[in-house]
Amino acid sequence: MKVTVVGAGAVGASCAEYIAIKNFASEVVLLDIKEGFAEGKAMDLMQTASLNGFDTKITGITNDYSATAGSDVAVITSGIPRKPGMTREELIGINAGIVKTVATSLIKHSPNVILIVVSNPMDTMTYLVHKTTGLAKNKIIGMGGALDSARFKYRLAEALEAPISDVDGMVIGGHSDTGMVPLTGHATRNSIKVSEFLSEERLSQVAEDTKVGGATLTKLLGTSAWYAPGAAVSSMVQAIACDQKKMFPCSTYLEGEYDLNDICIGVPVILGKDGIEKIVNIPLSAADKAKMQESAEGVKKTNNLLEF
Ligand SMILES: NC(=O)C1=CN([C@@H]2O[C@H](COP(=O)(O)OP(=O)(O)OC[C@H]3O[C@@H](n4cnc5c(N)ncnc54)[C@H](O)[C@@H]3O)[C@@H](O)[C@H]2O)C=CC1
Ligand SMILES: O=C([O-])CC(=O)C(=O)O
Repeated sequence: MKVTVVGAGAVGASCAEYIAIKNFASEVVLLDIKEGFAEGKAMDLMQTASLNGFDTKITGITNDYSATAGSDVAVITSGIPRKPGMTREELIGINAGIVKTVATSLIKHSPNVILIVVSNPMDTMTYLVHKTTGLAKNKIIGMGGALDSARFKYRLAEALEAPISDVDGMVIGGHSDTGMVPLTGHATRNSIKVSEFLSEERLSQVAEDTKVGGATLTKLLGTSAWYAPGAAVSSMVQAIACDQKKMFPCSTYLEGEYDLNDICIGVPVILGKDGIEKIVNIPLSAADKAKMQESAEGVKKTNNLLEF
């Protein structure tokens, strides 16, 4: 299994590190446009191999896509992150051009690649890749929901004063400060609905904290987060590499599912060797359905800013 990660910055390097530590890929190629940067990150990471006990070979390359040829999976993290006070949507002007060029170059050298889009605004960048590359829709996957769900579980565990391993929950919808739909009505502690333990008010606080998870970290860090994003991507790559048939909420192109059309937005999917192997339809409450429609309107507004 050969994996390419484009963008050797905070998220790209974290993603490469987690993939290596999980030890399921033979090769990870890190590519960046900044001269020598990916080579440096790759060398530094390789010098952790004997300490962290992995055999994955990590190489770095400056903007030469021939080194990525034959990749099974490629992750796009290239582009700029937001600064405190910004929305993800404000990144579209710079990131759209970068994502389009990077996706085209990756596919040219790896026509069978499965692409995972991370750069923000992620749902719109995933849609851009769908509209401009001709790659099959099961091979274009946006990462947002896996991260947002991990943050939801963190907030649920905090509210429940429970270990995170006791908690399950999922976030669907757009990967934005206002568009996420944490499924509080489905969340459980050891298969018991969390609403048995938490008041409605506490539960809606958990949902609000989850939605602004990225903004909260951006304010604290001065740039956006990387550990949990890198871990989320690595879990998705592993599900594909190991054909795990694992369920993650991912941004995918919808054609009628969830009553939505011509949009990439987060819904539960099954990830396996073919990428998105199935879109899972789950029953939503009327309130969650309405939130999903509103979230989709927000994503479409950003999509309308794209110039193809
Ligand atoms: N979908 C999600 O859940 C998340 C998305 N993000 C997004 O991921 C992106 C990356 O974030 P960070 O890693 O923190 O930023 P960063 O600035 O640390 O790294 C970005 C890297 O991309 C490189 N780059 C820029 N243009 C390039 C090009 N044309 N080809 C190759 N490399 C290029 C830069 O040189 C830089 O090293 C941002 O857009 C951020 O908003 C970040 C966290 C979570
Ligand atoms: O908040 C950001 O801009 C980066 C991101 O998407 C996240 O961490 O969820």
